[in-house]
Amino acid sequence: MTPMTEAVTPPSSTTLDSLAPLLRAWLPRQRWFAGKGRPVTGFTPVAVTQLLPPDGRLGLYHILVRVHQPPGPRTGHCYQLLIGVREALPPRLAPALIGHVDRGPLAGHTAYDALYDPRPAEVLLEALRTRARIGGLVFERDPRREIRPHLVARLLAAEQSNTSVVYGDAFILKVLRRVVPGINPDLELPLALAREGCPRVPAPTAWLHTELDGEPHVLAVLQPFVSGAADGWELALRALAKGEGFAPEARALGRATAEVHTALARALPTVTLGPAQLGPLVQGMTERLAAAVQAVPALVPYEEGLRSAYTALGELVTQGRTWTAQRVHGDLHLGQCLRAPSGDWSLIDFEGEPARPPAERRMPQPPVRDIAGMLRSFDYAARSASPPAPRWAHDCRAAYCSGYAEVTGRDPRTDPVMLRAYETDKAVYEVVYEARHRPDWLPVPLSAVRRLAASDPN
Ligand SMILES: Nc1ncnc2c1ncn2[C@@H]1O[C@H](COP(=O)(O)OP(=O)(O)O)[C@@H](O)[C@H]1O
Ligand SMILES: O=P(O)(O)O[C@H]1O[C@H](CO)[C@@H](O[C@H]2O[C@H](CO)[C@@H](O)[C@H](O)[C@H]2O)[C@H](O)[C@H]1O
Repeated sequence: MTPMTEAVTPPSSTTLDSLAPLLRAWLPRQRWFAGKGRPVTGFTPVAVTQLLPPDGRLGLYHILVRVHQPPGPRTGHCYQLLIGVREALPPRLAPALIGHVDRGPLAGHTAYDALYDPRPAEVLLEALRTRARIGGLVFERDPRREIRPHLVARLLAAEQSNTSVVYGDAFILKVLRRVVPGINPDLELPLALAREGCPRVPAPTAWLHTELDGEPHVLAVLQPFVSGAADGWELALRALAKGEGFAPEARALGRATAEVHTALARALPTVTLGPAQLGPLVQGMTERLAAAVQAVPALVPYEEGLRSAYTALGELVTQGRTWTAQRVHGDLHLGQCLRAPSGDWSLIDFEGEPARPPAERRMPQPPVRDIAGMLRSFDYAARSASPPAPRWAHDCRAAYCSGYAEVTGRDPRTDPVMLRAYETDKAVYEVVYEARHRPDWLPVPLSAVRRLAASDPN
């Protein structure tokens, strides 16, 4: 492996300048790009680190860049890019093409998303393995965990909010795309769960971070790859296609969720939520609904019915009801659950909902929030089946809640008002998410919105 080389600090605006016109067109087309729908007006380099010098065959740059999109934040969101440059792009890398550079020091090269390319991806693993420091990039590894050298990289086909690379079916590296300051729950919570000995979450092996403006920023996390696993979403759709039930799996998922919640409550502080905290919680839900109605007019006829879920919760708060809050997953759905060939379930992706402010994602919350996420997911699967299978979702719901109660002694259905409020909040989030990212899917959460507005979870 070619050793890592020069780090370009302070940020090299020349490298970025030559790429800027290409990135302006390419970025908005990426699934992980959060600012869809608004034009990109400019870039500010935050850090440009050369990981491989362009030697004709291949050059590699790690780039942190602020992307300006008025009327977004003045400084723009910060994105992480791994940009490869080659004189000619081999056909196998065509899907990674960003464009042909016609100016600056990289003129004559083709720029592409380097995570599609095994060799640059292997450079990252090697840096983690050897705990390298390159410019401001800190490649950290848990010293108790080994990484074998020369594992072969492949990009994971399922492009989601971030980009993941699998190494020799042994590890998976999640490269975060939108980078935010502060402690990242996607590293924090799996580390806490590993300390608790919770087997339901793959323990982080290594991670990449940097410091910007005096604040830590997590850039990537490496964890063991659950080989041969199928995710809950695939399994649910498969069961639906065969006309089979999913209740035993739903029950196991309820147990797995409860085990994770129990371990998180042991590992990190829990708090009692009284009126001072619940008031803003209800207000947040109400405000998100108002913003969603503005963004997606199809919600207008249901606004009042949906709001009644939050009013009902507000009434319980006024009567003095309190809830225990703890750290939770924050964006739990079937796609975040992996079943190993052994039948054991793991939960992944503790980043929280990508659209929520980072500080909010790390706040203790009622655990029913995650449960609502999973119940929404059973409904998603059932509604996207042909024909839709509401009974299937109903059975999963019952089995999941029973599984959860077997471990914790608390059946989430005994807290119907909070559960409905969170299911409503999630369905509203999903409407906005689908409108933005997958408009064809919009009817799925909208069908739930119709039912939730009429106080009927099924
Ligand atoms: N430890 C793992 N073992 C096997 N596959 C995994 C693992 N972690 C993630 N994956 C796969 O990678 C996909 C994306 O991971 P995820 O953490 O959900 O990223 P994103 O934030 O981009 O959605 C998952 O849907 C799953 O298929
Ligand atoms: O996995 P991510 O963190 O990227 O989560 C986002 O994308 C999800 C879709 O991939 C989205 O989940 C919604 O669709 C799922 C089916 O594809 C369904 O199982 C979930 O219940 C539903 O919420 C998720 O909301 C979003 O944050």
